[in-house]
Amino acid sequence: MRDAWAALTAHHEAVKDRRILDLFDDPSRADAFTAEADGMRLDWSKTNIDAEGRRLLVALAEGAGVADKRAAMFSGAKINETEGRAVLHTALRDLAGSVKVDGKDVIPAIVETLQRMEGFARDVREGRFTGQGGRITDVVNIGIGGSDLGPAMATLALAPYHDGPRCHYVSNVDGAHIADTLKGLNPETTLVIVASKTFTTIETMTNAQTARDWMGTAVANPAAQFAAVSTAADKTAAFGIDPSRVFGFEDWVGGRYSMWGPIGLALMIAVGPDDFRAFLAGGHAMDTHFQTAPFDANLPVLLALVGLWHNQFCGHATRAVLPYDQRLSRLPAYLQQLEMESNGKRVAMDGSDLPFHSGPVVWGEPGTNGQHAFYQLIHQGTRVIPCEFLIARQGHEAHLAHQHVLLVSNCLAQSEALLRGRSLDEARAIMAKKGLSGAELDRQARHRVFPGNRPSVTLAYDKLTPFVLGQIIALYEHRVFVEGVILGINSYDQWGVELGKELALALQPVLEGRQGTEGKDGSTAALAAWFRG
Ligand SMILES: O=P(O)(O)OC[C@H]1O[C@H](O)[C@H](O)[C@@H](O)[C@@H]1O
Repeated sequence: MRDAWAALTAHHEAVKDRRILDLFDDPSRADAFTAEADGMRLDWSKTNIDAEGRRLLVALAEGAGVADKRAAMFSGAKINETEGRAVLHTALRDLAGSVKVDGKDVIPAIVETLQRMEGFARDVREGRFTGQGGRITDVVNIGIGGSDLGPAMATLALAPYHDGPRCHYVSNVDGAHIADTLKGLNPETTLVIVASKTFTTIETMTNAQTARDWMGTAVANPAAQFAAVSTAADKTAAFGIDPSRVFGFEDWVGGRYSMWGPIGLALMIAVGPDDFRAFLAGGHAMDTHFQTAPFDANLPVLLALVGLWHNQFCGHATRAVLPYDQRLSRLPAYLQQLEMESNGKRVAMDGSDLPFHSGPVVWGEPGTNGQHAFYQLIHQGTRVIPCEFLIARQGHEAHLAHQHVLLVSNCLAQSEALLRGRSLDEARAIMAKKGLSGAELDRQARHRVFPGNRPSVTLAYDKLTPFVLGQIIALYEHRVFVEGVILGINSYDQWGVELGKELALALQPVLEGRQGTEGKDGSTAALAAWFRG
């Protein structure tokens, strides 16, 4: 592993000044650096990775034991060592499989819960489960982090399949979020789902209480219009939610990996059980590909290796996720949790300091919107930002096919522009045509130079169906896994979120004036005093 790392560092040093465009002198470049899995295509040819780089990166993955760790994860071994837990979100979509944790096959319980969810979702969608004022018109999912971002992102992504009641997602403890959401809803026909793995998260429990109070002003039995999704059955009972509307899961499903199970209930009610199963099938297809394809044709492995190449070897600290798919507008936010909470660590699994940087900053917005906002910096700023484009061959709006052509041409044009750039000579020729000359021509031309040679990958698929969405999400999950294994970190804990939570709890009595600011730093004390007025 150390040898592979050193070899890659040397290789990067040797090729770093080369133009990526020159690699296309080889006419087989695009084919050789495109991989495919069940109709999903990953073009990673617009990177500065050549055949030797690919060989070394694959050797890095092999040396890091990715294959063994992958087998361990899928088999139910407790690879989340700091929490002593298995990592088995893949079991949620392996409905015909068999996976044991502590000697017990977990699949039968997964299938049973899925069927209960389906029964409930059908009852809501078909009007057998009603509110106290009639058929359910609106579902409000209260959850945060992994109990919000996945289903919220997917509900938007699958809008063309949404034929159930309206779905709303409330996450922020800022009262504005729940107030704005509930405004205009009828409590008599609203179902509230409290989604929390732990059922202790302060934002979720506070919003759940607010929703119950709101409902209590209009209906005799507010708890009857609540459902819960959690690993903590005792706490859902204490909140007063009938066990028939509680859908449980196990601690081996991490919050940010949980949308495939009960946390996906609101999504299932929105699109229906059949489309939810198609989503699971897409995820499972990617699992099978990940487990069986050779590393140099394995989408999650390749995406991870490209990520490591850019972050750890080229030193690019961020990566932009740019879906040319308006319905994936929440994908970057979803991936921020998936990737940054998983791989934003500073110590290795054994507690030693990491000798290199961990995961990159992930950010992005859908195209073409981003083009009119931050692409300026991507094209001409001084930092290089590797870009990840996502594009469907087909939209759902057949009557707007001409708009889809525009969308695709913009997506392809951006990666082309990043690759190719525009030289000073080309810029000078443009300025000369406009009639400029001398020093003014030079000055104006320099502003119009694009350095190019900026790397990107393109993930291309036929159409954003439930199956394809499942493939995309599972692809990114496994990418995180592979990067984490190679970095030697635990991708499945999140201790970094704890300190802020503890300090917020301690500050509450200070802000309420029940406690003084002793022991606080000067800035925090002054801000607390400002708040108290
Ligand atoms: O589902 P919950 O237990 O309410 O947790 C919600 C979220 O909060 C935590 O702080 C974690 O950082 C997230 O990983 C988690 O998804």
